[in-house]
This record gives sequence, C-alpha cells and structure tokens, in this order.
Amino acid sequence: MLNQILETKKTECKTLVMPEETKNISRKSLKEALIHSNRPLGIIAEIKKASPSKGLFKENLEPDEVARDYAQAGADAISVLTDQVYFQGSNTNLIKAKQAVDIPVLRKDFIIDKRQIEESRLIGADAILLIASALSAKKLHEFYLEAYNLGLEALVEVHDANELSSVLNEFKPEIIGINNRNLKTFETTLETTAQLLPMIPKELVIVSESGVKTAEDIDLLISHQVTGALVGEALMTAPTPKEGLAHLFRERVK
Ligand SMILES: O=P(O)(O)OC[C@@H](O)[C@@H](O)c1c[nH]c2ccccc12
Repeated sequence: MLNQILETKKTECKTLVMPEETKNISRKSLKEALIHSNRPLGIIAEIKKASPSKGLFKENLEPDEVARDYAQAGADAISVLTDQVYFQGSNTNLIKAKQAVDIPVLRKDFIIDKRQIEESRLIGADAILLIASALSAKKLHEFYLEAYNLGLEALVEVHDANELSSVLNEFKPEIIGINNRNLKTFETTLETTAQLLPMIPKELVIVSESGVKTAEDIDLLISHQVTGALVGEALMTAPTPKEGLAHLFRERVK
C-alpha cells in the first residue's frame, strides 16, 4: 500500500505547482505545545475524512469547524491530512484549519520531494510529517534540516526498530513519532510504542501515533511517559470532538 501511495506521489510531484503564500501566518511550535499540554499527555487531533484501510469517516467535513472544535475541546495541536487520492484531504483543508485556530498545525502527507516542504510553508503548516518508511535516513535528515531552515518543525515517523535505529544513527530529531500501525496489515497495537520507547533518548519528544482509541490506551501511554498521542479515527467518529477527547481522559463533558 505504502509503495502504491508513494508511486502516486511521485507522479503528483512531477506537476507540483507552488501555491500562493497564505498571508498573516504566525508559526506555532508543535514541540512546545506538546510539552506544555494541560493534560498529562499532549494530544494532536487529526482531521482525516477517510483512510485507505477504513474508508470514509465523515461525509461532509468542514475543516475549519472541526479545527475550532478540537481547539475548544483542549487539543494541543491539529494534524491535517492533505493527501487527496488516498485520504480525501487537501491543501485547502489545511489552510482553513490553520486560519481557524491558534494551536500548531501539522501537515500530514507523504513528503518525498524537497519542494513539498516549501509548499507546506506556503500553505501555513507549522510542522510536517517525515516518514522513515518513505525516505532513506540521509534524505530524512536532509528534509528535516530543510524544514527547520524554513521555520517549520518535523515529526519524524518510524514504525519499527530497524527504522528507528537507522534514523538515530543518522541524526536526533527533536520530535519522533512511533506509528503503531503495521503498514502491511494495517493492524494497530500500542505494543509498538512500548517496544520502541526504550531505544529513544529521553530528551526527545515522543508521539505515539495511530490506534489510540480508549481511556485505557491513554493511561498506558501516560504510564510510559510519552509526550503526546496522535489521534484520528477515535475523534473523527466520536459524536463530537469534545466528547471524544473527554472520553479519552475520563473527563466530564461540560
Ligand atoms: O486514525 P488513527 O488510528 O487514530 O491514526 C491517526 C494517525 O496516526 C494516522 O492517520 C497516521 C499516522 N501516520 C500516518 C501517515 C500517513 C497517513 C496517516 C497516518
């Protein structure tokens, strides 16, 4: 699946046209937002209309409304899928989400070409996702530096011990994402986070991604002292973002 997505991206990148710069953007730090969360675990709430494994989550998605709801519900940051073909996202969704809130916005896409980093800056992203399964460690490092040069941060995503050690041999990213989803079977298990955690230097910000669905999952991640969690499906399918987030932290909905 990932290979197919990357092939599509390659084709898309051939005709990539730089968007106009979204004006009046004030960049926010994802790292700081996660570290200074009001909850024991920072939350990146994801705007994801559909996914290749689960199909459609929401028929009519208003990214600005969802972003505002997430922020009001106490999310520390927002992730917006911008890939169109597989996730039904768009750059416009990110622009709208960013303009609606003051918390940092992460661009979720498959970045394989340096120009996509500049594109991310132009549409107003605060941070980008860099996927270890999609890039060599060398390229990851190069793209990581490019992002920070442009004033963006990067969440460097790994999903197994091999990827993690090859990344850490090359450089120490400030923010590491552990993706709990097996890219072949699409199954998720928080065991992935538990297993990779001890390999990561303590000073790095660690985000557990995918398959975080219940208050028990959140408890487990808190007990492992990860900095944050990236939650998509559980919030997209909750009656409201507020209820979804409250449920994860066993809070009463006000
Ligand atoms: O919906 P979930 O299981 O809560 O997962 C969210 C997020 O981690 C997932 O969307 C994701 C993680 N890494 C990605 C890379 C590309 C696209 C999507 C993703």
